[in-house]
Amino acid sequence: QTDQTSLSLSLSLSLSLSLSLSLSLSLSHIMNPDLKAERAGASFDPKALTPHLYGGQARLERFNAVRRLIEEDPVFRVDDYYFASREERYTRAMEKTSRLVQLVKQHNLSEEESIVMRLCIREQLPLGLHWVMFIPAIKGQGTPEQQKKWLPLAQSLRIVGTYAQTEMGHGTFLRGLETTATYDPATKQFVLHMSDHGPHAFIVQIRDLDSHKPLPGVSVGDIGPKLGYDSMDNGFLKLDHVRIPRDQMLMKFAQDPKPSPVWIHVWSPERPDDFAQVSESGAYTRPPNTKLSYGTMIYVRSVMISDAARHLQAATTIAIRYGVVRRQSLLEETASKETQVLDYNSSQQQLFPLLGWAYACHFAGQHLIKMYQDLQASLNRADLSMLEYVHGTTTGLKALVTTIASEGLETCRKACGGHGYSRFSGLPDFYQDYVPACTYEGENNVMKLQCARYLVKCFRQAAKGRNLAPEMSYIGQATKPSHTSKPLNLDGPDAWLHWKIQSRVLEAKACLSLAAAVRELDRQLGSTSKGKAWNNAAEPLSAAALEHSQVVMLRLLEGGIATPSIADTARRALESLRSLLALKLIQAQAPALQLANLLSAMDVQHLSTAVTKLLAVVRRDAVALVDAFDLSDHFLNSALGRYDGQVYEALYAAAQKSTLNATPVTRAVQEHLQPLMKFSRAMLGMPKL
Ligand SMILES: CCC/C=C/C(=O)SCCNC(=O)CCNC(=O)[C@H](O)C(C)(C)COP(=O)([O-])OP(=O)([O-])OC[C@H]1O[C@@H](n2cnc3c(N)ncnc32)[C@H](O)[C@@H]1OP(=O)([O-])[O-]
Ligand SMILES: Cc1cc2nc3c(=O)[nH]c(=O)nc-3n(C[C@H](O)[C@H](O)[C@H](O)COP(=O)(O)OP(=O)(O)OC[C@H]3O[C@@H](n4cnc5c(N)ncnc54)[C@H](O)[C@@H]3O)c2cc1C
Repeated sequence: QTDQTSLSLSLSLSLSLSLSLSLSLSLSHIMNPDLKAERAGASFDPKALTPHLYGGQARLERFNAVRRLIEEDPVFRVDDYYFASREERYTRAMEKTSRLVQLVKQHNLSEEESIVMRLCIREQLPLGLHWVMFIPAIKGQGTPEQQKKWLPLAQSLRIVGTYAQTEMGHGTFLRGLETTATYDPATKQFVLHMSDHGPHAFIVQIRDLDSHKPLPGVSVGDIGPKLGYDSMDNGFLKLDHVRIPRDQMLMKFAQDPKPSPVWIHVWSPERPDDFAQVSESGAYTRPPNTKLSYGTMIYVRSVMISDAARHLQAATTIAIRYGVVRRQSLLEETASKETQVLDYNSSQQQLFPLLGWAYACHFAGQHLIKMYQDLQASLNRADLSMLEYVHGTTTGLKALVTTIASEGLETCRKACGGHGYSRFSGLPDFYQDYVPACTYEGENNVMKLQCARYLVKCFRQAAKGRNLAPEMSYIGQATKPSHTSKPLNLDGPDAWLHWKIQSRVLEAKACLSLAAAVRELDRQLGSTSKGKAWNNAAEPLSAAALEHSQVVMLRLLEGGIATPSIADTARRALESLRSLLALKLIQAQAPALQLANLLSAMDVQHLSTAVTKLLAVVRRDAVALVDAFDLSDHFLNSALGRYDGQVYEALYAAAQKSTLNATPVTRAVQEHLQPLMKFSRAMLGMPKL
């Protein structure tokens, strides 16, 4: 972030504005009768599931208390959101950031509570990168001394930072980065302008602490308008022989195999708190794994799974609530009322699997954050054994869930028909701000191939009879000949409802894909170079990565549902949702599974019957399942997704705020259309109406 303007408190501005037309404020206090009936007819009480999703009753209450601080504070109002220019959005976002920090201090909130606060704000904050990448980079990549120096400065906002890695010419190919850091032993400084040692992280001051103006040699600015992210000043940065002290290279993982007295710090497993790097005399020491400097990206990819969950939760909440309020057409000519659009099979087929993904991403997100913490702990013990597994898993999941979430947001928008196209539905803005997740932190095609690289390695190890990590051991099946397989021959549709059957088939399909990808890769390797072979086999390799990632996600969903603290009624509803998601994934692969003799024609018929039954089961609880996410009207900022279902009133009230409605006749009409019409009438005569 270029952080172009200095922080300012515009409390007077915010207090003087009227709040009366916020989409989040109740317009009528009357619950839409259809929505009311859905809630009365659900098989479980969402209020019993919500605490489980928030980590228990005490944490939910804390979350709500923090949420109230945001939603009751006028600075965070959302009524101006859809009408603001880019500059106004950016300025308001900075105002919100500043107020957020004040509130954290005023209420003495913990780090976790301040993260919750950021989650409650319906805006991308310009300082987001400071919290999500700059601070984690110092924590993950800095030596203890560097952390001691920089973390307090960053955490207290005496300095704000960003993560400037991508260049105009290189984003994916990190080894191709052209910015260089040359160490000058005479001055004990790095000159940022060549280094042949691969990517490394440096802390570079780019602005003056007082004036906030760029320092000599630094050119910095905003990159201009984007598809979304209006509130963010994503920036460009040019460094022309900028000098920084030697200890501003983040050097936690550089290891000196032969410690020498001139090194300031020497890292070794026996002395894990000491680190070596570029010595004062300029000698360079390689880290034990050159990819350790990519750790911040692993961290962000892990947290992105929870971000996908929140976006899918928001989108499905809007589309499902609207789907029961909106009535359109007659399913049967004799019907007394038009059909609720959520009763159309096509709506259910699209929306309910997305609801399943919203839950899957929720549970997977919690798991991945824990996985990253375990990785950090093992790296701190100089144990690199988890790195490959975590990289392989996070790249695949990042590619899978960001694709599902961004496509899902668009599906939800379309499921809301014409009103979904209105920004007041909330969906266009969620989409615009979410979709770059398919690109940042590793473009998804590239991430799938990284995951495939790991899978092929696992496959080759399994083929040699070596043991794999328990989570990967199912891949052993992929190395066995498939012509011996027998179809499932299930005895009826209900047999499809068992998790064991679902996971067995999903794993079998992922193994089929991986085996096919390896066959194609080996065929290519027989006739061309390694690089070209991987390139030519990209499609089956990517498919294998996605199917493996689906297996991982479904397992994590099942693991989340199986937690004892969930009430039985809610668990049953979630199990049906998981079954529906798993069966829809299997159904999409049914021809390949039949061809491989894993499913019989009757198995496929039973599968279809089971899906139809499950759609009806999930339909009953669809509203309760989205209510359980407990997303506030303030956060959704959606005329269609309101808790009370008063969608038409909200749409109408919001439209009144359009600047084009400020006068009965717009300036554009007065200045351009009226003279044109006047001229036509003068030439052709006044029409008789
Ligand atoms: C809020 C968000 C805002 C946005 C912020 C941003 O976008 S910030 C910008 C975000 N930018 C991006 O996300 C950029 C995306 N690009 C990248 O992450 C990397 O450059 C790359 C992974 C695409 C290739 O890297 P490369 O050409 O250097 O490597 P290679 O392909 O030659 O593989 C060599 C070996 O290394 C392994 N390995 C690779 N990475 C890791 C890792 N992290 N850990 C462990 N291992 C890793 C790999 O598996 C392979 O192992 P094998 O098979 O030899 O045993
Ligand atoms: C909103 C947003 C915020 C961002 N924030 C930051 C930030 O804070 N800090 C930062 O450093 N960066 C940031 N980025 C940059 C982002 O990380 C890169 O855009 C991303 O890593 C992709 O790199 P690229 O743009 O060079 O795409 P390219 O690599 O040029 O990709 C173009 C196409 O080539 C394909 N391709 C490239 N290499 C391969 C390959 N090896 N195999 C197969 N296909 C390939 C890709 O699939 C893609 O289709 C941000 C990007 C966005 C959109």
